[in-house]
Amino acid sequence: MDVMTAITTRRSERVLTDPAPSDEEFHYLLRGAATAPDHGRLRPWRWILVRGEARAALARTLTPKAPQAAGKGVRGRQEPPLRALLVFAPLPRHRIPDWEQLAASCSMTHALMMLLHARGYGSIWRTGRLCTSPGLRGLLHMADGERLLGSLDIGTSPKGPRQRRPLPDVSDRVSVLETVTAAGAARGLREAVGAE
Ligand SMILES: Cc1cc2nc3c(=O)[nH]c(=O)nc-3n(C[C@H](O)[C@H](O)[C@H](O)COP(=O)(O)O)c2cc1C
Repeated sequence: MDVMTAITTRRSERVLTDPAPSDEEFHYLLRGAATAPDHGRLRPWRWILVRGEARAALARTLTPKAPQAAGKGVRGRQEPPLRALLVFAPLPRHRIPDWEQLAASCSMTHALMMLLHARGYGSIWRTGRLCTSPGLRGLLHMADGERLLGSLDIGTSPKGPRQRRPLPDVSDRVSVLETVTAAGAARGLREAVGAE
């Protein structure tokens, strides 16, 4: 599969069943994903893998009052076999600003989704209440300064990958800087310094 095909056939899969990658396979794929652009090679993130019964503990923490059916999570949804929780752990007061560390973490996550897709697994990045629940911070023993960016839910789409609609035209999101003449550049400089 060429890279364009791989990228354009990946979908966020909302129904996920077994199989999901084993811990070993997840580690293997993460080694690949960790090669995503990362200014300073800081790897300011960590993953917490949640499977089996531990998924119920997660769901209970998120919705303590809701009755929980076996294998069901929030709003009675079927739990995916693997929930990989993404913890952003930026290095504080580092020369690489926080936003660049966040950008590196998101790049790594997209690379991981692509690698999962290439192996036939489906995934979806879920956020919402996961990211704001104080109870979950406690359950996961998150340190001050760490931030939960959500869950990458992983498994297999029972009907295969969902079809993608034709790709929208995004050319209006691109502009070209016109050639700057020497006179124009000088005028811009005068305006920038407030000269007459
Ligand atoms: C940071 C982030 C958070 C997301 N959170 C959710 C979510 O909470 N619930 C959800 O259904 N989808 C979530 N998604 C998935 C998007 O809804 C999905 O990528 C979008 O609808 C495009 O669909 P596609 O990935 O199949 O192209 C999230 C995606 C990203 C990047």
